[in-house]
Amino acid sequence: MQELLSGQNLACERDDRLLFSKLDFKLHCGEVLQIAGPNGSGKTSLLRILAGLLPDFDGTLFFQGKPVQSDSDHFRENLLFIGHQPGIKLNLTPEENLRWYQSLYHPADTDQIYQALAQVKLTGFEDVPCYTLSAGQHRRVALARLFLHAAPLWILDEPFTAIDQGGVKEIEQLIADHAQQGGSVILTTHHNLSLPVELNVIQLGQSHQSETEQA
Ligand SMILES: Nc1ncnc2c1ncn2[C@@H]1O[C@H](COP(=O)(O)OP(=O)(O)OP(=O)(O)O)[C@@H](O)[C@H]1O
Repeated sequence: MQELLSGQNLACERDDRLLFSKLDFKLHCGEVLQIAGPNGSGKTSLLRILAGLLPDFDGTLFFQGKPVQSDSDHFRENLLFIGHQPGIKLNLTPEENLRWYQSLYHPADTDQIYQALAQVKLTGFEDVPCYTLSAGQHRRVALARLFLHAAPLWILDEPFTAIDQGGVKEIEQLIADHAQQGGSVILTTHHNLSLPVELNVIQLGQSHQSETEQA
């Protein structure tokens, strides 16, 4: 399988504390990679580095074999990042939030947005302000982006936060489907993943060194 994203000799220090160092990994098309570790071990920091959102690190990232900086626009177009916070505007409706998001990549399409909201079980909530929705529904609005931008690389920080059991199973299936169709997923979660595809793990928080292993 083709290599999608890799990191060489990655290291990150925050507040004079070394979170990880000498971190090497390779992510191929069709693979799922979990960043695991206790609270404060650097999972979100690493995800933000991988998504190009945290520039303060050492080491090199490669996308499709080329340094990410050599074509950062191409990298961003091929990436879908959903952060720890849902990243939605509470004064806007789910439809308006997704219309703004979709128009970053191509003209917004109301039918597609309604279908995406139906996929995350938000039919009937399309046009109410997001401040009237629950925490789990906020997360679902964020996750609806997965249906609106066909990026091969998904980077998801705690995608199951506030999601009910049925929703967790559906998101796991979505992740597995994406991998089986040749996409790749990097995620953090404190939830025990149950995926019908191979899961690789980077374990952080072990004497400042990190390793990739197979779950
Ligand atoms: N914006 C920031 N500025 C300075 N230090 C930060 C910032 N965000 C996080 N840190 C520090 O970096 C360390 C790692 O934080 P990070 O959020 O990456 O951990 P995590 O493994 O994702 O934790 P959790 O499981 O609690 O979400 C923490 O000690 C934290 O204090």
